[in-house]
Amino acid sequence: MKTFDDLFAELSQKALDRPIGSGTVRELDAGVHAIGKKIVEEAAEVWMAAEYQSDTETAEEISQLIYHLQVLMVAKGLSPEDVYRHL
Ligand SMILES: N=c1c2ncn([C@@H]3O[C@H](COP(=O)(O)OP(=O)(O)OP(=O)(O)O)[C@@H](O)[C@H]3O)c2ncn1[C@@H]1O[C@H](COP(=O)(O)O)[C@@H](O)[C@H]1O
Repeated sequence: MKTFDDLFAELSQKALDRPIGSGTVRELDAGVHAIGKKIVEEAAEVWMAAEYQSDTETAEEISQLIYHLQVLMVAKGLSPEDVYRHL
C-alpha cells in the first residue's frame, strides 16, 4: 500500500523525469494557479462525499485531495518535512 511519503517520492521523480503521459507533469506545467483550483475542487468533493456518500467514496476523495496537495508541494519546492514541522 502506498503511503504519503511513497507518493511524494514518486511525484518528485516524475517532475524530474517528465515521462510522456504523466498527469502530474501536465498539472505541474499548468502552474500553481491551476493546481490551486484543483485543490479547491477536490476539497469540495471531500466535503460532499463526507456528508452524502459512503466512507469508501470519502476516502477516495481524500486520496485525490492529498495527491493534488502533493503536486502543489512539488511545484513550490516544498518537502514533506516542511509540512510536518507544523503538525
Ligand atoms: N493518486 C493519484 C491521483 N489522484 C487523483 N489524480 C488526478 O486527479 C483527477 C481527479 O479525478 P476527478 O474525477 O475528481 O477529476 P476529473 O475532473 O474527472 O479529472 P480531470 O478531468 O480534472 O483530470 C484524476 O483524473 C487524476 O488526474 C491522480 N493522479 C495520479 N495519482 C497517482 O500519482 C502517480 C503519478 O501519476 P502520473 O503522473 O499520472 O503518472 C501515480 O501513482 C498515480 O496513481
